[in-house]
Amino acid sequence: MAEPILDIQNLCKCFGGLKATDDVSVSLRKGEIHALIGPNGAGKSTLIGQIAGTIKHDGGTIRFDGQDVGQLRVTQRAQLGLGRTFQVSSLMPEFSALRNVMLALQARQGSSFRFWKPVMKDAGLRDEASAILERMRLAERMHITSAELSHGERRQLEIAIALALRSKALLLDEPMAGMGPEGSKQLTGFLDALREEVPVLLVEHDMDAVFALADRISVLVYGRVVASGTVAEIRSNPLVREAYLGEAV
Ligand SMILES: Nc1ncnc2c1ncn2[C@@H]1O[C@H](COP(=O)(O)OP(=O)(O)OP(=O)(O)O)[C@@H](O)[C@H]1O
Repeated sequence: MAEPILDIQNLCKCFGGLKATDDVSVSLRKGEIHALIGPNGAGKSTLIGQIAGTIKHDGGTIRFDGQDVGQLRVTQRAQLGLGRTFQVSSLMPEFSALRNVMLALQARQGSSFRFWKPVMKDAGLRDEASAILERMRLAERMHITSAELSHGERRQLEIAIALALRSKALLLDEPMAGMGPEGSKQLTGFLDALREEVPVLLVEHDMDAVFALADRISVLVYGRVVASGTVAEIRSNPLVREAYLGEAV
């Protein structure tokens, strides 16, 4: 089996006396969606934060694309291709969808030598950004500011930006949050189609989405991975049903 693109071993994080991440080992392989589920406060966002680099881990290792990235800053990890979208959107609200994606493309290419060229006048960037937006079904909305996009469209735009940055893996923290059933279904379709290009570590409470998308699921409870397996294995695990899934199965 190929080496995972992301390999977390024995990760630990305490907040005072609270073990928010307790000896967690998880991996993400190319071409897969690995879902992290668990009750509120289980440590899912804390784990994602440590992988992205916004939260410093106390122990363990974080390897990405064959490299130990545990001591690298957020931006350095992002430059290596570790993409993240946030529970709270990080888009530039006053800029159009097109400009947001063009800025991401420019950032990827390194902006220093093109600093004096206005981004919107760069035809090459514009064509590439348009193609990405078309893929994310946002072509007709590309001139709308991201503040005016619907909630679901903003999520699509965040993924478009991750594609523009050529992310090699994506950390998605509750992408379905705040979406209606139609929006969730649509985003599920987008992520499904993307998995071969960008593997995803997905934190999500929407079990329909998780069961539809996940190649593997890991269940966190009180900072520990209590079970890991395929959708069928997790659905039929009595411990998981009792601890978390309840009526969802
Ligand atoms: N900065 C912090 N300082 C102290 N405690 C924190 C901090 N961040 C998180 N925690 C605690 O760590 C635990 C894990 O929180 P975390 O937000 O990672 O859980 P979660 O599984 O993502 O929850 P949810 O599903 O509600 O988003 C919780 O008990 C939380 O209160």
